[in-house]
Amino acid sequence: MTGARQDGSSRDGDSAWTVRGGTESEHPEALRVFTEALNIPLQEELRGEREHPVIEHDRTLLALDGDRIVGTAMAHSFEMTMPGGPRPVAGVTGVGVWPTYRRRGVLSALMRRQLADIRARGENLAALWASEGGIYGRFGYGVPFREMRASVQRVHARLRPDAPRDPSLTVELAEPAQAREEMERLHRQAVPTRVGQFPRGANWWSRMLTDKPGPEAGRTRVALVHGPDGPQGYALHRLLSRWEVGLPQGQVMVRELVAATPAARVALYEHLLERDLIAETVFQSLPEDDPLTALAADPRRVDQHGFDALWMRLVDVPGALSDRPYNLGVEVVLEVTDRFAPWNAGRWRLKAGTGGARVEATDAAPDLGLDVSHLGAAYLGRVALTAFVDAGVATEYTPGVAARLDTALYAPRAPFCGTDF
Ligand SMILES: CC(=O)SCCNC(=O)CCNC(=O)[C@H](O)C(C)(C)COP(=O)(O)OP(=O)(O)OC[C@H]1O[C@@H](n2cnc3c(N)ncnc32)[C@H](O)[C@@H]1OP(=O)(O)O
Repeated sequence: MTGARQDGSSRDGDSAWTVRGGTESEHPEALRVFTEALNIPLQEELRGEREHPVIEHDRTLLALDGDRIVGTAMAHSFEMTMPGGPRPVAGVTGVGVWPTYRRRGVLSALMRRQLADIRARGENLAALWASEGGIYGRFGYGVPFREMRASVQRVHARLRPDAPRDPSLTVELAEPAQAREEMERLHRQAVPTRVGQFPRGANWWSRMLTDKPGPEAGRTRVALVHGPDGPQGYALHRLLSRWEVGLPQGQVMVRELVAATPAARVALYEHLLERDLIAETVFQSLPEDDPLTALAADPRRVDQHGFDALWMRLVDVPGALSDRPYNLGVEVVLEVTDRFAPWNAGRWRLKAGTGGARVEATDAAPDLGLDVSHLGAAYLGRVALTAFVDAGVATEYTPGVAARLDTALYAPRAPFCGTDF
């Protein structure tokens, strides 16, 4: 158990680590610990934070050994599209433990404290991008969807003849600064259309559009689709030039593609796939059900690799489960285990229907026993609880109950985040 003290610090169970909130003046040292843990350059991070600050200092947690900072965990206050609409979500970030202190419970102490703080702020959900897949399951996070890296070789870069094409659309190239206002507008419009996205503030945009120094990093540019009523989509991308034995082997690296209509999307795809001197177009991150495959003349030639993007966690199980829509009526008693947020552990009766949901504590016999990380995975409606039952890590006491809950939670459109934080 975590014992809170009067100064706001806490000590984690039997461990020696004190965890307390950080201050702005401690931030450079916290960043030094974090960047050393991540093996990334401190100066670049400091410069980014100075020029386009996104850190909320009142959400920084420090783990201490005496006076020394040995671990960090931070969080952003996002308004993220969730099933049911925009919801407050803690965007966990900045997690690092000084390399000589690893595997001694520092992160465990930080996670316990952070979850309690998130709950105290009234946020039912937390999300993060994980540096490694083996870290966060034990802390109650699950993988609710995957994003796709898709690449298409130039020689196979053809869309179907019946792909929607609109001759009134034109594609123009622009510098990011010129196109920024239009990109911000189009992105704001796109945010509600897919679960997992959040509107970017000005500093998030500035960070995203700042080119990192590096020998191969081509300049970021924008392809903008113009229609009679103004821009209808954009693709943020870079061009990497390469030649091998006299043959052009360039790559188009697409960071983000946003289109307001199917025809605008097709115009962007065709522009990106058909650039001269290019051997390959790489879409670095697309939704799992992105239309690219449906539009490709030969879908097998779209080489796709899925990766886990956002991990989700129910910080408050009754709060989160009662604050989302359901496709059909379902009544189920869940027996939840949660090592790091003990207020979630126990039995919860979920009574949900198309008109709303209620969740209350109960002593009734459970229908389904599972870990809170399974609920995090299933919450966005794309990962089936049935799969965890099949795997033998969740227990179905009432036959068929997992499938019924899966149907109630199902979302037809794949979530997407697209903004790594
Ligand atoms: C949202 C983000 O910011 S993602 C960035 C995460 N940070 C990094 O990847 C930076 C490099 N790594 C680190 O700083 C540290 O190794 C951390 C933060 C991943 C782990 O910190 P530690 O203090 O070592 O974790 P802690 O000692 O509390 O470990 C708790 C448990 O997790 C396990 N664990 C910790 N890290 C990992 C890992 N990378 N892979 C698999 N298991 C892990 C431990 O073995 C331990 O298991 P146990 O409960 O069975 O004993």
